[in-house]
This record gives sequence, C-alpha cells and structure tokens, in this order.
Amino acid sequence: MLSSPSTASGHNLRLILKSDGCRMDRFISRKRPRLSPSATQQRLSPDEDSTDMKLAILLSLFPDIEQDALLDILTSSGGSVEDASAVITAQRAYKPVKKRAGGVSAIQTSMTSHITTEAGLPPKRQLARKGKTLHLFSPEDVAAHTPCTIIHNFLPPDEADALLLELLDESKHFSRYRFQLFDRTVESPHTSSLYVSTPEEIRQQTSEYTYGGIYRSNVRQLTPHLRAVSAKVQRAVNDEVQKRIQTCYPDGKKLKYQSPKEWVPNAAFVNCYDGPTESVGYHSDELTYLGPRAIIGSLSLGVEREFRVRRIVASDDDEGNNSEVSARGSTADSPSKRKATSKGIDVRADAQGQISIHLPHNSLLVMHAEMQEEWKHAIAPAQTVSPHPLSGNRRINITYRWYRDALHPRNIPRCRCGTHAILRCVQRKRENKGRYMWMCYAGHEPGKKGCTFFQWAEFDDDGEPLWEMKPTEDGAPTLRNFIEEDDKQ
Ligand SMILES: O=C(O)CCC(=O)C(=O)O
Ligand SMILES: [Fe+2]
Repeated sequence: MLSSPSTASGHNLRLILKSDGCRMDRFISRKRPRLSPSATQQRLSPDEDSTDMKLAILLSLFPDIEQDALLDILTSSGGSVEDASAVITAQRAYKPVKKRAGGVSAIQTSMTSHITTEAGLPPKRQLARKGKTLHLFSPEDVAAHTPCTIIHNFLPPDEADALLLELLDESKHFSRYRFQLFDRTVESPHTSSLYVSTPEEIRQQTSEYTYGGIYRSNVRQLTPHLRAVSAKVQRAVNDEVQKRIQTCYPDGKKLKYQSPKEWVPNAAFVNCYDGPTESVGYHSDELTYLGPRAIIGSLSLGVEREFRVRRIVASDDDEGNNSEVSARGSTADSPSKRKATSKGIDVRADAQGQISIHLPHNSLLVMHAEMQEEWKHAIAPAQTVSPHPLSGNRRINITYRWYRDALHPRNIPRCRCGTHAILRCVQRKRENKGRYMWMCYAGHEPGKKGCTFFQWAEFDDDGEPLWEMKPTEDGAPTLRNFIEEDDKQ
C-alpha cells in the first residue's frame, strides 16, 4: 500500500504514480528544505569529500541559492569557498543571484541509465535526476532502486521504545567530532558516541583506532538493550544479505571482495539528531576497519528523518575529481595547490540527483555490499520534524558494524605521522575506480598536518588483506562479537 508522508512539516508535496511495465513506482518530489545559516554553519561531516564539503558550507551560508548556481560560482572561483562567498556577497549588492526554484516538479521515471556499476550489477533504470530528490517509501522500491533494504516495524514496539529511552539517556554523554577543514576547525552537525563490549575495547578504541584520522575520545560500553537488539540485527542483516545475493547479484554469487563469512557486529555508532537542522553531510563510511564491500545495519528510532543516497559518478579527468586524493591533499597542501586541485570541480556530483529513503521509528536499514564504494549517503536537514511521543524532536540512529580482526590497527600500514593509514576506495576517477588505497589522514586532526603516505591496498576475492609484510601476531585481543555464543540460537 502506498505510504503517504506527513504534511505536518509544511512541505509542498505531490504524489506521482506512474506505471512502468509490470510494476508501479511510487515517489514524491518536493522542494529542498532550507537551512538556517546559524544552525549549520561550520558543522560538517569528517568524511565528506572536498567538493561536497565546500558546497555544504556555501549552502549553509546561502540557503536561498540553488545548489547548481553555487556550484557554478564555486567553479569559477577556483574551488575557493572564501572567494565564492565574496563573489556572492558582492553580486548581491548589485543584482539578485538565481534563487532555488519554487514549487514542485514532477520527475520522469523513463530516463535510461547508461551506468555500469563497479560491482558488475546489471544497470538499473535510473530514477533520480539532476538536482531533484526522489522519495521512496516502500521496501520494494528501496530494494529495487538503491543499494539498501529496509524493514519497517523491526522490533516489537515495547523493545524499540525501551531501546530508544535507554539511548536518549545515554545521549547526554554524546559529543560532536571536531576536525580540521582547510584552515578552520569544524564540528559534526549532530552528536554521537561509539559503543564496544568491554573496558579493554574502550581503551583500544581511544588509543589505537582512529576515525577520519582522529583518535576518538567518546567511546562507551555496550548497554543491555543495545546488546540484546544486536542479536536480532545480526540475524536480520545476514538474512537480507543472502536474499540480496540470490536475487540481485550476477549469477546469484557474492560480490568480489565481499566476505563470505557471517556478518558479526562488534561496534555500534550511535548518533543523535536533536531537531530538524541536525544532520550529516554526504559521505561514504570509512572502510579502514570494515574492509571492502562493508555491510552496515542501521536502526532508526524516534523522529522520522530522510536518508538521502546518491550514486557517485565516475570521471576521466585528473583535476579535482579524484576526490580521495584531493580531499587528502586539501588539508595539508598550500592554498595555491589547493586551488589548483579543486579547479576541475565536480559538476557531476549532482548529475543524477538523489534518492530519499524515509526512515520511520523502529526501521532497520541494511546498507549492502555495493553501497560504500559506489554511493554516498546523508541525513538531510529538514525544515521541521513531526515530534515523537518519547523523543520529542530527537532521532536516535544506531549503525552496527563489523570491525574485522585482520584490519586491527596493529596490522594496518603506518604512515610517517606515526599513526596508521586509513583505507579508502577510488570512487570517481575512472582509471582506478574500485581500487583500494592506504593513505594518511592525520591532517584532519585540529592542529596537525598530515604526510603524503600512499600505498595501494590489495585484497583477495573474499576481502582478506594481502599484506606485503605479514603482520606480527602478538596475541592481543581483537573486538568481540556483541552476542555471546548461547544468544545465537
Ligand atoms: O543517521 C543515519 O541514519 C546515518 C548515520 C551515518 O551515516 C553514519 O553514522 O555514518
Ligand atoms: Fe554513514
């Protein structure tokens, strides 16, 4: 049955029904929400690529200007946010800049896709379109058009409420990440904490593991409800992964680099979005400890929010489009080099538009193996939210993750900064698309400069790292799966 979005948010909504052969696609197009400059200013995701971050800064500073127009100005300003913002301010003194389109536009479902995916999946009919947002509600549509599956009403209602209350209480201890973006220190636009099983694992997480090149300070011990629910998430995610392999992947076989082993979560990131403006910018999750073709189970509680996804578009050119390299270089390089590398600004970033998956209370979203390498995701800021009876304006999100033993920090290549390198996948540059690399990321830590360490990362077909030098086996513990053997039944 068609689910209809709340109109309480005041958004201008229009429902589009379009027949497509044997199936009916359902989605809604609506105006992009506007951000308040004060709420989002200087708060961005640490793993956003450089162009996205720059655009996000400009969008937060000039919420009334269309993204395309901002991108043009950014390009003509040589990729400099400061210069672009000076241009807009100066232009405004004389003439109005192109505003975001008002009203609602219908989106055709008949666009033919010429995309081949890195995973070798058959190209799907492309629904999204430049500058537009397609809204998906039904699990069938989500599975058919995104690299995700969604299960609504995942937990018994009382269990979902108990977990929500437990985590709302925990959220008093959450914090914002601080990281370096060019010459500024910025904060994440929501709060979070990482949960692991034992005090020893907390010690490791704060002194050996890094996140976006930074040691975490906010790590907490798994709570009773988080642990209990993880057993159900583990079962459901493994079932969904098997279904996905059988129904969507070529020859019904797992993808190259995807692990054939059971997915066993041993770390949980818990995020709190307090009010409509709290968000997370477009990013792919860091692969350092998850390895290639990572799978993530993401449980949403409290206020419903929009999870946006968009496919990463490949490019042939060198300039600015190898975002992995330019993002790294941008924090460590001189301003003049920075300008040069970001000049070929990524006008393709928005070329296919975005898809919005609505995440109601008590829904489990599985991000499948093709997600992190080929797509980006975000929690979009909203104009308003419909309050939840238990959490008010707050949304809690748990991403359950499987940190792989083989990718424990002691096994990972070290860069010249002394910390270990981070693992990324080449996402844009066609020539090397899909290759993995180890690189320094220390430049994202406030007050630190990174080094230029770079090494291609090699894995076998099952995603096990092939090290040039065998790591030393010191017998130190790795992270334990959240569920004990006897919970597994
Ligand atoms: O809040 C969400 O649903 C997504 C969070 C996320 O992308 C992340 O923690 O990496
Ligand atoms: Fe994420």
